Amino acid sequence: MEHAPKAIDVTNDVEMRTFNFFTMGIDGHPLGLHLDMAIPTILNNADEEQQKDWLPKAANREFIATYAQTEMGHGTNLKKLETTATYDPKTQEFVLNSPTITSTKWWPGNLGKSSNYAVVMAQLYTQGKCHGAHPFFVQLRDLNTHKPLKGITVGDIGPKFGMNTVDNGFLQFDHVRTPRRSMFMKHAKVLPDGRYVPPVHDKLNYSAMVFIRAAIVSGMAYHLLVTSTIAVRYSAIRRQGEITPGAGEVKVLDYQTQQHRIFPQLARGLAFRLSGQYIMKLYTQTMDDIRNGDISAVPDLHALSCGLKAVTTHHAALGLEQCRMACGGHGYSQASGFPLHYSVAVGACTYEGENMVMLLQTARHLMKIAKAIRAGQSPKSNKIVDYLFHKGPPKCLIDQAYDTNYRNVLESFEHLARRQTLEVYDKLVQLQQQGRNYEQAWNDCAVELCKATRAHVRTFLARTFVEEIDKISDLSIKSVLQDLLQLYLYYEVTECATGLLEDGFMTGQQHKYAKKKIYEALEKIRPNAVSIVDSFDFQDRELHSVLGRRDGNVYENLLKWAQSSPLNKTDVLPFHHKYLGKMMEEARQRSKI
Ligand SMILES: CCCCCCCCCC/C=C\C/C=C/C(=O)SCCNC(=O)CCNC(=O)[C@H](O)C(C)(C)COP(=O)(O)OP(=O)(O)OC[C@H]1O[C@@H](n2cnc3c(N)ncnc32)[C@H](O)[C@@H]1OP(=O)(O)O
Ligand SMILES: Cc1cc2nc3c(=O)[nH]c(=O)nc-3n(C[C@H](O)[C@H](O)[C@H](O)COP(=O)(O)OP(=O)(O)OC[C@H]3O[C@@H](n4cnc5c(N)ncnc54)[C@H](O)[C@@H]3O)c2cc1C
Repeated sequence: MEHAPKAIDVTNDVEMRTFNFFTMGIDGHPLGLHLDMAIPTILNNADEEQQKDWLPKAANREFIATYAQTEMGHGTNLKKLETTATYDPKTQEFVLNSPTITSTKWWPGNLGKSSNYAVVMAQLYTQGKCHGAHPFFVQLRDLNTHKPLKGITVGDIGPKFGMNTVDNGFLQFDHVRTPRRSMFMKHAKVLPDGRYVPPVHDKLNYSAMVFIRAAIVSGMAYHLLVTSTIAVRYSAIRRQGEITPGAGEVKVLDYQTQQHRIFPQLARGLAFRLSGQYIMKLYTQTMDDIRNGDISAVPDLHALSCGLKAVTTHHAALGLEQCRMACGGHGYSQASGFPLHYSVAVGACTYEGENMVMLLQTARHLMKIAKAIRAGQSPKSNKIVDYLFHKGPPKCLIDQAYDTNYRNVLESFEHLARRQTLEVYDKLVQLQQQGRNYEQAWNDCAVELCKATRAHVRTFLARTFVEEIDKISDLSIKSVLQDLLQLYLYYEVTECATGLLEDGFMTGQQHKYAKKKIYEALEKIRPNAVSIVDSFDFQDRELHSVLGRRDGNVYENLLKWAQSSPLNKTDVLPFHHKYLGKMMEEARQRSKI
């Protein structure tokens, strides 16, 4: 090819690759899973020899690989995946098989038509024993003809809620043989004679999922900032109705309700961006530690990535919908870009770990901490959870005259997370003392466990936002961002007010104070709103939106967009006379009778 693309940067510059991933093909592209699940799997799960063989080819795009884990019958419960990989010591090969219809791999992105390789998660059997789900690097299609290899049935799963430029696919194996060394062998191994060597931590095989969960946090920030940009810009040109009778129609952005709908999404987008940077640094550091034999940070990374992924995807889905609704009828048009952004972002509530399941994973971590607290143990030096061990003020102080660096607001979030965590732990213990087994007690506390995770993640997001804004030295930028921070914090206070009022920690008067601070922040943000979103410097092609155009020429371009529709290629559609025209003619004839 004349301008062959240079090899992908597969170093751990994950921050840039993540952002590229989420911006390159907003609704997905043929290399999406190759870039951000297959390559991280090779980086973190292939041994040196395998990396030498596979990584340069992957970086050079000599093949396209996807990540085939989910099956028609199982996505969440990996222990029950049915695809098998049975080791044959005679030939030193694994035999991959899909024993049931429900074992059909189902959903993997780019599997249907683009990929010729896949990371396949299969239950590993050797010497008659199952060792659980392990990843294998398997060729699916001939590199020249692109035809499926013998024993492989593969195709696209058909149209979906969105992301229909991604060929999510299905895959079945009929006793397909693959060399022993197609098993990723950095952590677990199967020796030529079939002996199984276990990994130092049995979840290291899951690192690619952890990467995407961490990346999704920035992905959600991206979606919220993009859609807030569209909504702010459109609201700044759309005039509808008067505030002062006779003074002329106002920009809808001048309505307080419009500001209350859009600006919190802007603030959350920033908060998620800052936490997204934190979690990606933690991921990179943890992967480096693992390479040096230190797995101590694995549980913290898992717990934080699960919680952040669940909370940010849920809030992004809600926030994108608010931005859409704030743009009236034109917000409902494909021309707005909202259907595209929403259908992609909301998928992240499901993929990479369904949100309820992710919240409960973080809750497992919190319950261990609650147990240590109840046992009187002292905190580990871990800023993410240390606050749970602290006492905190008995009453809310958010309306005190001076709240340096929002310490009183942060302590309110900490209070709620601490109370929720310890109360649900105590309930777990109580139910077991009443005779329920742990698993039943866990299920009977699951809703409250999820609330504990949300409160913990809210505390993390808020603290990170405060700390990062505090580091800014440019006072003019800092002042604008502090308005968004004020809005974010007091908006979150009102969002969790039930929990703060429930035990009398916060008073009704303080809740009113929080609302006052929200309205104050809305007023301060309004004059800077367009400049704030312009500063993100999104290109019009990224926004995919006539409403969000930087030049603000919405109406002319809306008409142009409509006129470009294939439906408008002719004034009278070919089928008109055959159906509607004929129907009306016959009706007129009948009415003459
Ligand atoms: C983003 C918007 C922009 C988009 C633009 C582009 C759009 C395209 C985007 C597409 C991107 C990606 C495509 C999607 C890919 C996928 O969906 S891949 C498949 C994802 N599937 C999952 O996430 C499965 C979810 N299930 C699980 O992860 C596990 O089953 C679960 C964690 C729920 C349970 O694990 P089990 O093995 O059953 O273990 P369990 O008994 O619960 O826990 C045991 C123990 O292990 C610890 N644990 C579990 N997982 C991990 C981990 N990953 N790392 C570290 N530790 C882990 C767990 O905490 C327990 O520890 P404990 O000490 O016993 O508590
Ligand atoms: C757009 C998109 C892209 C995807 N890309 C890929 C990919 O590239 N590779 C891949 O392998 N997979 C991919 N997936 C699959 C995705 O990972 C799974 O859909 C996801 O893990 C959920 O599994 P499931 O669909 O089987 O739902 P299930 O696990 O059947 O869960 C269904 C519902 O049951 C509830 N539930 C399930 N388990 C529990 C529990 N333990 N506790 C409480 N509630 C529970 C939840 O409400 C859940 O929504 C993709 C999915 C989508 C939508």
